Amino acid sequence: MKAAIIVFPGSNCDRDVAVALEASLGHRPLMVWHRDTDLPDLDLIVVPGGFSYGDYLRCGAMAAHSPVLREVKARAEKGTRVLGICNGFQILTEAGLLPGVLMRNRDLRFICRDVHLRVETDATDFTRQYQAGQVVRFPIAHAEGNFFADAETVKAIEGNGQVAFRYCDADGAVTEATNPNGSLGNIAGIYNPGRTVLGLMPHPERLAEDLLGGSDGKTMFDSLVEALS
Ligand SMILES: NC(=O)CC[C@H](N)C(=O)O
Repeated sequence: MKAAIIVFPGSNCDRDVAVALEASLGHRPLMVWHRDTDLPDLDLIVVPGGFSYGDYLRCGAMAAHSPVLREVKARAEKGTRVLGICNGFQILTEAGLLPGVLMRNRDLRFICRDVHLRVETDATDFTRQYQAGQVVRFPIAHAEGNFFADAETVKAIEGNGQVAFRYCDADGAVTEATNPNGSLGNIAGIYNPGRTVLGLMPHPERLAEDLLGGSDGKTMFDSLVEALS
């Protein structure tokens, strides 16, 4: 599997993803600076978390118009798998690669803690080594993770099976009490209709080895390597 990680001024999870991906892949992924538009042949592009261009205007708004994003969009349209984590998810929605928006958290605070997530489907390249309904633990660290979309879009997302993860409790129950940021339907991550693009607010790369306190995130990288190698 040939993988690249996009690096913006202000990205701060790019190296974490590189380490997590390398552990599953066996070699270091390519790091691509935001000005580069000449991408090699790739199976996976990761848009990592952080604060691209200082998150000025709105999280992800400027990165969505960066030179490299034009190329990421073109590759996504051809079917290259794209994974956007946290700020990466915000960038993908701003770029129109995923529906909806990420608004400020319900309580207007930055939230940094572990959450439980329910894996909604295992029929994707990102989740094939999980089981549908499985509860996993990933960290969140964001100020703008409150997923919102108009009623018609939500209906389409739900109807097409585009919900990837929902915030839940340790037993998988999805309630208002398990919703950290006010997201509609407790949505923590979504796919495009073809399930070739995934955006999620929680960070799989931050719990990708037992030394870090958990390895639920590693399964996502293992799934991708298995699917795309
Ligand atoms: N960890 C991140 O990627 C943070 C994303 C964004 N800067 C926010 O605070 O919402």
